[in-house]
Amino acid sequence: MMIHTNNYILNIKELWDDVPEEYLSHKERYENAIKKAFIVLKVLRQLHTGNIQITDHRTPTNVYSIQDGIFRNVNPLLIHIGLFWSTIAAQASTEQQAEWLQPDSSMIGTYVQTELGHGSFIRGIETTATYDSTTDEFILHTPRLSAYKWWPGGLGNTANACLVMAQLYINGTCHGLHIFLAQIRDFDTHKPLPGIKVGEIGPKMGFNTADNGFLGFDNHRIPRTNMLMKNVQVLRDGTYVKPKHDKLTYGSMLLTRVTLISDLAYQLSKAATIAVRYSAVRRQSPIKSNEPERQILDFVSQQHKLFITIASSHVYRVVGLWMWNSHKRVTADIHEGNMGQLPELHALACCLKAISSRDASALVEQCRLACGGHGYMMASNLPQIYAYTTAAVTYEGEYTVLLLQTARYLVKFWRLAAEHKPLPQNFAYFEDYIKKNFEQWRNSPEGIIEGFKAIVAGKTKAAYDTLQCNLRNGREFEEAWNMASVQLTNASEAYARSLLCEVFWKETVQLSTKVSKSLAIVLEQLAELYLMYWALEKHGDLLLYSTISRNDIEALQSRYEELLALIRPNAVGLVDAFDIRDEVLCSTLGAYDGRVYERMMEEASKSPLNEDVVNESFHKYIRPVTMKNKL
Ligand SMILES: CC/C=C\C/C=C\C/C=C\C/C=C\C/C=C\C/C=C\CC/C=C/C(=O)SCCNC(=O)CCNC(=O)[C@H](O)C(C)(C)COP(=O)(O)OP(=O)(O)OC[C@H]1O[C@@H](n2cnc3c(N)ncnc32)[C@H](O)[C@@H]1OP(=O)(O)O
Ligand SMILES: Cc1cc2nc3c(=O)[nH]c(=O)nc-3n(C[C@H](O)[C@H](O)[C@H](O)COP(=O)(O)OP(=O)(O)OC[C@H]3O[C@@H](n4cnc5c(N)ncnc54)[C@H](O)[C@@H]3O)c2cc1C
Repeated sequence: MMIHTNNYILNIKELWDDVPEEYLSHKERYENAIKKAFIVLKVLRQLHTGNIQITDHRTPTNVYSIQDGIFRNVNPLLIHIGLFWSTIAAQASTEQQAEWLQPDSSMIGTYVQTELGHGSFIRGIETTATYDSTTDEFILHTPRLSAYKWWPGGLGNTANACLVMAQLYINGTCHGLHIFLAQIRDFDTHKPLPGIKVGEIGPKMGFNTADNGFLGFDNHRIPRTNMLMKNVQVLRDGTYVKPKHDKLTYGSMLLTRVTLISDLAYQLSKAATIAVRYSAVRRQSPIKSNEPERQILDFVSQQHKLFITIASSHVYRVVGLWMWNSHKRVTADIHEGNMGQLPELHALACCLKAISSRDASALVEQCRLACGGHGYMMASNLPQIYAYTTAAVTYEGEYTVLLLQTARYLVKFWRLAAEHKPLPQNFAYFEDYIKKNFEQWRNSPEGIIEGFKAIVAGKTKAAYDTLQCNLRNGREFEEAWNMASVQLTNASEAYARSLLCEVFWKETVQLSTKVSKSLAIVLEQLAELYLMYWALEKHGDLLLYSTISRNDIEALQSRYEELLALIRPNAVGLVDAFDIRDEVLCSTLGAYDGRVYERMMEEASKSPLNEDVVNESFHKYIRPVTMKNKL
């Protein structure tokens, strides 16, 4: 059968709710989501086996984006598809993949790493996998409460298998963290297997359809061949064959950090679409007293809140793709046994994941606030987008923890520069900074990019000097590092911003040569707006570390305001161009037809509190008090 994926899915009636899910209980929400998840999984499997074929492109990306509308929250199978499968594909041996990655497999899996006691510091993970050579098995064990796995999506009720991160012990020697496939529930009855204690962790700020769970093992045995063995092996006699790089086990985190940048671009495009369309419909107060009320999008302060969100969505789309391509390149190198580019990819992924998630959650919230009171309604969908987006600041590597990883990389290059040793080309500006080869400030995108590099150099130098000073004062390295950590994270943040500005500007200039003149103008305006916005936000840093002057800053401010005016006529067109269907956007404020007030009233009428003209609580509780002396 030939189908158009979106139309096909939109026509599956059971996927679309009559009652908005906010009115359901915690349990009902999960059950509703799981019903839909398995309808979607069936479609994906049919696509995979070729039983249905598609007439549109980019599937499963299409399915991935349309699921936002289906779930309004999170697909409980997100981790099964996004992390369980992809980790097996990346870290299991060819034989294991052939066995486990069957399209009709009974396994519904999840990725089980975090514990009650440890999330960021994964070397502290306490779950053990001890090799028993007499039976050729690993024994998975949870030694204490803090070692209980806690958080994995889909673990609470859905998964019957999981990839577990545990400390590998062979003959009393700990070989560190490794990944194991463990069945946890019976495939047929879905009852937990003996020695497994599993459940759901309860309501959260968002992700309420993801059934995040807890898991404990009581000496649970799995075959030796269930350790993921592409990069590292345990042989039958207990011989441990080391990986080529000891962080290859962390590969799934690296991949998800890279993927997330594009996902966050998509979340930003949804928030921008809602807030810009609403701002074009909403009129509130005239600008001149003798004129009619104006669209709130005409207020320059409103443009300041929203256009940066449109621009940022493009930044993260472009940079997400750039990182995806780097990841592909580095993975191919790793296959050839060359690990040389892995540290750089890790450092970039860490700071870009940290900053993209922080930007996205701040900007989604800014869009919500820009919609005034109506943005506070669940029916605007902005609260849900915020709750989803802000979680990304924490999961897959907490914000500060990741920035500190990138700081290690920056400090290494600063040390080389300080010791006048050769530097790679992309850090040549460290040497320029040390030699005080400062460029004359230019009020242009290229000038701003240079300015941001000066900030990176200046902040890395400041952090490095503090570190050295702490060391000279007799501190141990780790303690000295902790004492400098505020400055170290500042340096990483600046590094991420300079990368974002540089990659976005260069890619936009290149793209502009391939599109129509009129489109090129708008794309360059957006890119310039992004750079100007951040130059103004960071003008204090520019004053400290670059040759910018007060006059230059005033000129930047004027150009920024000019750009807002230039973008204004195209603002609605720009968000329409994100091409997000109403069924996916799920927003009374952001629908394409602009019927905001009609849709709000229609949604309000779905409230169960409007079912009865007089709610029974009036008779039970209100009337006995208010009418007490009058009856
Ligand atoms: C219907 C559906 C249809 C379709 C779906 C299709 C597609 C969907 C696909 C994808 C989905 C897209 C987006 C996802 C969207 C939403 C996600 C939803 C849910 C969220 C799921 C969340 C999951 C999780 O959170 S899993 C748990 C994550 N946990 C962490 O990230 C922990 C963070 N901590 C660490 O990573 C580490 O502890 C550490 C901080 C890195 C420190 O590690 P360690 O102590 O071991 O290291 P040291 O300090 O000793 O040494 C550091 C040393 O190692 C180098 N290093 C560290 N990590 C790496 C690495 N990964 N690679 C390379 N090198 C690494 C580091 O640079 C240091 O080197 P130097 O010593 O030289 O400095
Ligand atoms: C919605 C959601 C979904 C998730 N899904 C999964 C999943 O599917 N599978 C899974 O395994 N896990 C999952 N997680 C867990 C997630 O990966 C962790 O919560 C995350 O890695 C952060 O760890 P933590 O909670 O231990 O925070 P902590 O590390 O305890 O952080 C608390 C604070 O301490 C600070 N801090 C910690 N260490 C340092 C340090 N070295 N230096 C400076 N500051 C530090 C942090 O900056 C932060 O401010 C999920 C989490 C969420 C919220």
